[in-house]
This record gives sequence, C-alpha cells and structure tokens, in this order.
Amino acid sequence: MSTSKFRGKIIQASENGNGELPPAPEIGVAVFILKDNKILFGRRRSLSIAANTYGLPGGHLEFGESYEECAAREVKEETGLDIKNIEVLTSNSNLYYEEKHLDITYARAYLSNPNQTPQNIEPEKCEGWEWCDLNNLPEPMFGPLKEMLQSGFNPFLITV
Ligand SMILES: Nc1nc2c([nH]c(=O)n2[C@H]2C[C@H](O)[C@@H](COP(=O)(O)OP(=O)(O)OP(=O)(O)O)O2)c(=O)[nH]1
Repeated sequence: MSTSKFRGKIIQASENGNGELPPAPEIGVAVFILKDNKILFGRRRSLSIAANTYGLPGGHLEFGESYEECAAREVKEETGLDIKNIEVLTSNSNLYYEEKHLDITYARAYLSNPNQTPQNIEPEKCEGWEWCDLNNLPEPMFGPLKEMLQSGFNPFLITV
C-alpha cells in the first residue's frame, strides 16, 4: 500500500476512502521583472488559482529544470519578454486557501532589451500586463505575494 506524509503524519492511500493520496505540493516560480522603479504584474483570470488577483509572471517547475530556466521559460511564454540577470531571491511555502500547498520560489530579473513591451500571450490566463510601482501596488494581489511585500520584502534592494 502506498503512503504519503501530510502535516507530519504518515497517510495510507486507503485513508481518504477512495484509495488516493493527498495532492502533492505545487512547485512554482514567480518572477519580479524590474524596470526603472516598476514591477510587472498581471491580473489572473478565473482558470487558475487566485483568480482575479494580481500576480507576477511565472508557473510550474518542469522536470529537470532549474529555477532560472523555469523563470525565463514562463516569462517568455506569458509575456514574450526575454529576461537577463535572473537571480533566485527567496522561497516560501503556503497552504493556500487550505486547498493547495504552494511551494514558490521568487526570482528577480531585468529586460534583456529595455525597449521590449510585454504582450498578453495567454489571454485565457491573464487580463494583461502592467508596470506597477512598489509604492502603489495593484489590488487585489495574490495572497502569499501580498503578505511578503507587506512584510517589507523589497525585490529592488534585496541582496543575494
Ligand atoms: N504566476 C504566479 N504564480 C504564483 C505567484 N504566487 C504564487 O504563489 N504562485 C503559484 C501559483 C501556482 O501554484 C504556481 C504557478 O503559477 P500559475 O498558476 O501562474 O501557473 P501557470 O498556469 O502559469 O503555469 P503552468 O501550469 O503553465 O506551468 O505558482 C505569482 O505571483 N505568480
């Protein structure tokens, strides 16, 4: 019988009655793209978790990918932008809405060509991209991201 651990407790596949294990944590990468004093945010559409909130470009880590590779790939897929100087800043783990366990790594990056403008390549997932000031952040914001920024996390200043 297969087992899994949930909140420190060993769980057997039969325990939830249908023979399924609890869902695995989701590994995500979200990218602060910095331009002058602005950060790129997009308003999420209803297909994804945290619908209608503002979040950073990003997505799920694929098998064999580094965080930096994931950051570059997701940014390109979602915005068409090429980014450079990608640095991993921090990670956090959240039980979000008590439904999903999100393990998110945040990276920072800059535009390879500062004249590039973001395109909304996945309009089914995002309403569009906006450059926002750190002192005038868009609302409502993706919960864990908001908590991090409200606690004083500053992607412009953090040294890694
Ligand atoms: N894009 C993005 N994801 C975030 C942020 N904060 C945060 O916890 N996440 C989590 C939600 C998901 O568990 C995970 C991936 O994000 P996503 O929901 O945008 O994924 P996606 O559909 O674009 O990616 P994919 O499945 O195509 O790889 O990261 C954020 O600011 N931006």
